[in-house]
Amino acid sequence: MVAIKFCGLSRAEDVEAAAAAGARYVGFVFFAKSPRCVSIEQARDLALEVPMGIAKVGLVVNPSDADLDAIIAAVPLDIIQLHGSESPERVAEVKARYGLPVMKAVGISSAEDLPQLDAYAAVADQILLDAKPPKGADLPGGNGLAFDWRLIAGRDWTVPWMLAGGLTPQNAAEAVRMTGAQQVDVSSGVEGARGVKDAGKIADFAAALT
Ligand SMILES: O=C(O)c1ccccc1NCC(=O)[C@H](O)[C@H](O)COP(=O)(O)O
Repeated sequence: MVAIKFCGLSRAEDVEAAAAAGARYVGFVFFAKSPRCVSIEQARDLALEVPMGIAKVGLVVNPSDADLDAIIAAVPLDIIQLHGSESPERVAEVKARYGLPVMKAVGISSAEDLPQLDAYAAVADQILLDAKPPKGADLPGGNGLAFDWRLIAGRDWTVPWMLAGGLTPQNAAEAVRMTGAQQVDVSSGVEGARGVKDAGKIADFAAALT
């Protein structure tokens, strides 16, 4: 069974839809430029709605310790997702400082992007393989773009990994078939409008993988 992370949830009904669809993870985005950005207070309220057994992931981009201190103190997170240009050293530092598992997102657009995955796998608890954002994009993730899945066909890493980028109810099964991913992450592909999740698409996405 493929584990699904629904990312960028911002309303209680999104959490409910993700849980009903069998989510293994839900993600809350703390990045001001994102249409999915939630405040610390919103995230705390949403996190309290998440049923047991679903991991609550806090997504941050090049956060300072002060940013993380404020989030971790208020929101009962299970995993920190680093989605910026954090170095492997910074990943290790965040993991040690907070004692929480860290998932490091890495942008992929060509074979040259693959070697760094090993360096991150050596320090992170999980790695997330996402499409590299186009030059000048406002967001480092959540752009609804896929990378060439053939780049990672048959590959594996020393820690659990998650496939992300441009997944939809229509292409998710094919993506899993081509890459062998056991875990997937989706945001734009289950939205009715930019930044607004659609319960029907969330259900369709999960159904496509069962
Ligand atoms: O989703 C965002 O708005 C976002 C903002 C800043 C950094 C990362 C962001 N999303 C990262 C995710 O985990 C997405 O789920 C992943 O990039 C896949 O997104 P999509 O292609 O839209 O499914």
